[in-house]
Amino acid sequence: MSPARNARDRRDRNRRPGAPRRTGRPEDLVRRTAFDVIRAVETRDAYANLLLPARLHDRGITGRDAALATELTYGTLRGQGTYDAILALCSDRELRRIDPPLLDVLRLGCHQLLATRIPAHAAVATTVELARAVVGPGQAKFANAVLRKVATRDLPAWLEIAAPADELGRLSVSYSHPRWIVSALRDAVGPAEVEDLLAADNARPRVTLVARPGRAELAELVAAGAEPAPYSPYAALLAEGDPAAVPAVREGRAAVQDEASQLVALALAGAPVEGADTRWLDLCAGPGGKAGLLSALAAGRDARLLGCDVQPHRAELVRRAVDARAGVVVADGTAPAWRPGAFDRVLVDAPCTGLGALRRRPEARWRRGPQSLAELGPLQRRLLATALDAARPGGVVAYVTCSPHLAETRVVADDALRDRSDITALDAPAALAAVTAGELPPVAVAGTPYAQFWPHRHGTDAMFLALFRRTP
Ligand SMILES: C[S@@+](CC[C@H](N)C(=O)[O-])C[C@H]1O[C@@H](n2cnc3c(N)ncnc32)[C@H](O)[C@@H]1O
Repeated sequence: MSPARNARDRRDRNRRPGAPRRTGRPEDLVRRTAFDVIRAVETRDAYANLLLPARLHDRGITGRDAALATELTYGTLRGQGTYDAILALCSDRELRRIDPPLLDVLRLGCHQLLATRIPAHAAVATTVELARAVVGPGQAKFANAVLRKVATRDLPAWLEIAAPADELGRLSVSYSHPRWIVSALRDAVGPAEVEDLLAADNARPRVTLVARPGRAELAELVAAGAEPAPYSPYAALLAEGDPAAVPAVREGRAAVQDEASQLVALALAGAPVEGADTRWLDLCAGPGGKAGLLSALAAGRDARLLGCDVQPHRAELVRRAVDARAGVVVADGTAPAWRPGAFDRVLVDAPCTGLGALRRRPEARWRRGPQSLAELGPLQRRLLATALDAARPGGVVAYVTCSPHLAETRVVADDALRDRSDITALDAPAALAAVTAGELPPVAVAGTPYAQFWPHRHGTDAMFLALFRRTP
């Protein structure tokens, strides 16, 4: 054994387990940072999109190194299902018998080998080094053996071997989505488009900004390097860079907000109501994306938005997002303090599985199982019922989810229509067309009055919208 290796192994033995190795090579810190975030996502239920920027900042990682850390973190989390199927073929140990931190290191190695331009020898060497640092020299040998096998084929060749023959299994492994999600998405979008949808879920979305009306101009965002987005008159797309570098975003006059999220709020605000139109409610407002837009629109029309959220810290985020005239309360939306019929427009953006935002939250697909639908269903129905009660006769209610799953979209809306005689459904695609700047690709849910956005069709999150009017 070389003296250098001897000395390194001695250091390894003396080092506190888990402490970052300080080799002085920036790429080691980049990989270590990606690994730390991936571990935190798994062990602490952390959100990668919140934790990663904080770690990059703390560790002084910027520029190309920050871009690499982001690619490695998001790519590994996103590709986990594919990489596990490949690792299972390359390891003589069952995956469930591999130390979880080591398994994360191997996934990170797989991503570098199969989905980046990092040369194979560098990907293996740096990943083995990472394994040595986080799980010790013994395990590093195992990592080396596994990754050398992974390096013998490229991704398409591995998929030929690793993907099961049945269609659901093939899609699940090839596009790294759990089977139950593939099945649900296929039910919602149909077999002809499901593969495009799964591919779109794996593409990194551009950052979409909203210029809050009356507080910022679209032109300001364009001047800061964004380009106008195709559908929402208030949206601009940022090619790259930190949104916080845009002055209007820093000042809270603009914000990051998906375009479909903007459009469903605009459709609610644009639906015609007769008579008074001054009291608006956002029943599930945190963290305040739609409330920020609605309150700005309300202020321009002499109306006032009340934002409500059951979680105090999320209500606080709403407070920071809304116009000064808006009110914010911490309250359980299923047991409201306001009198029935108190509002002219009501939004219920219900808690849901979030299957419509897999592009932005790569880890979300591994976090929930199909049982979460059973937990969320009753809450979604109660919140929609409160929202409908809160609207006055003639008032409008939008039921929105960031999910296309039929059980939390169409079925919830259909149940409300079946159970109540005091509501009618409005034509949601027509309401969207009325507030859209450009030509919107089809959003209609066949045979229903509802609308569904899709990442592969619209380049947005998969947001669902049902619009109702209270009848006397
Ligand atoms: C999908 S998020 C809303 C997103 C928000 N409309 C936006 O655009 O930023 C759902 C929100 O509902 C809140 N929530 C969950 N149960 C609730 C309840 N019983 N009453 C009120 N809010 C609730 C959650 O805390 C969460 O902030």
